[in-house]
Amino acid sequence: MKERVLIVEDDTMLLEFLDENLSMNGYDTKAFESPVEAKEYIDTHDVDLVLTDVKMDEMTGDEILAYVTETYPETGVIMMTSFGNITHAVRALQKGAYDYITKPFKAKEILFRINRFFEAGESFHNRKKIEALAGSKKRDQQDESEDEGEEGDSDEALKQGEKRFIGDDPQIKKLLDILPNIAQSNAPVMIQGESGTGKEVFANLIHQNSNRTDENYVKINCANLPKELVESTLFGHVKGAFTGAISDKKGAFEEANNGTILLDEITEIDINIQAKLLRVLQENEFQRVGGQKTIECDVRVIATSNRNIAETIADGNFREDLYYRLNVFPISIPPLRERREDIPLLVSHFVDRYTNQYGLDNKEVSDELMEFLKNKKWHGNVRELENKIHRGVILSTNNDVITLDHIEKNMFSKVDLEVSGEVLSDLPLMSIEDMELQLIKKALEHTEGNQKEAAKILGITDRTIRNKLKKATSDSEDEEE
Ligand SMILES: Nc1ncnc2c1ncn2[C@@H]1O[C@H](COP(=O)(O)OP(=O)(O)OP(=O)(O)O)[C@@H](O)[C@H]1O
Repeated sequence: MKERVLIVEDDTMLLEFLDENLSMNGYDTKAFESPVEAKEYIDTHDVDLVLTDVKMDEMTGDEILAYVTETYPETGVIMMTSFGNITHAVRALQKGAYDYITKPFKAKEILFRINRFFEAGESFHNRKKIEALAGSKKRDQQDESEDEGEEGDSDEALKQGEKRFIGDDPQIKKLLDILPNIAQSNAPVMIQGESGTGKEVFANLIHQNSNRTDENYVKINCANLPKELVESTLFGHVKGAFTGAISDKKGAFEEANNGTILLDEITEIDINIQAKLLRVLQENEFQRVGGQKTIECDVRVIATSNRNIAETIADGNFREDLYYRLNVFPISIPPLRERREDIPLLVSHFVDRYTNQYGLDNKEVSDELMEFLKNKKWHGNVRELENKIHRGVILSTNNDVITLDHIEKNMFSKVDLEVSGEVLSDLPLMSIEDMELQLIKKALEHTEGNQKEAAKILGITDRTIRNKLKKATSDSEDEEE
């Protein structure tokens, strides 16, 4: 029987995209624009997994999550959150969501999460059981701490994570030594390092240790922003500046006034907008999109990048003058494979964090697993290590020791593919050619067989369509022989 996935999303385009993609990948899907109708459907049909948007008018994704986890604990929930709302996403996990994904996302990313849910199968239900048990323990602890006027332990754990930068490596120690000086200055900071090395954690520490800590801290992920929205997101707009600008709106720089702004993946900002950014850094002023008035601001800028900046400048995609302006405190965070001696420290930190989060007794890591972790390539850096330990804690349900088996059985059931440094785990077993063919067929269905129209939709030539169809037919004939 096919696995049943219900999708709730009020953006019709995204809803259709998910519906088609998931059914193409073998899931039995049901798609709803209206969360209320989705809820009615859940009450009358069996559903294995709910994929829900967070922000909807009739009912929020959080309400759906609460309803499903209460009423149908066997059903999993994956939340689709908007960018920059990581705290909300973590809360959703604590409230029983199986996973979350940040928009915008690629088909392979959502498929990876859905496949992982179904592969985890029993482990997910075990985790639910742990959480039910932990819930009472946690509530007891929370009651105690509330009596003492403290915050609940899950919030505390969250903050702890953000307040510490684990590492004993000489390069990390050096960074931590200069952190107070950097934090106390008002100068811009540029943090470089591969994805998952902890750039955002370090940026958070700078803000938290600065004298702006009680002011706003606005985080913008420049890579996730649609190109046409970058300028107005950063600088705001006036009513009528463009279609959809129905009222005046403040941008991130105004929101962050007197505080700090984090520009994650700064090299992704369009070169034309970089000039405006340079002006803010030099003169502390800017204009809203479509506006005449000059607005003054006092904002500390922290930027991050996981690209090779010299190459980006040489390619003409990043302004050299902006780079020098930002690079007052150049910080470079080493990849995990260059500081392997920190792995045991990080492992123990994450085991503590997640056993605490689920209210479990502490666990150890087997020697074999530790050896494996110490020798892995870690293209995903600390983030990848953290995810593996998080899963290990959950999947070693009744054990005091997390073993390689706990992690391997559930995490590496299919091969990890390493493509130009990126690890693509558990991809659906479909080749790119098959994927293309499915898309072509879909487009042809849509255009009732008109190849020219289908080619237009796909942005390829009709000749390419014909070639691909011809190749597919001859391949399948070869197979039959
Ligand atoms: N030194 C560290 N100590 C504790 N946790 C860390 C450390 N470095 C990274 N992490 C954890 O690893 C994860 C990834 O870190 P972070 O988001 O800061 O990486 P990043 O370099 O900003 O990644 P990206 O470039 O993909 O945005 C987070 O969950 C963070 O808590």
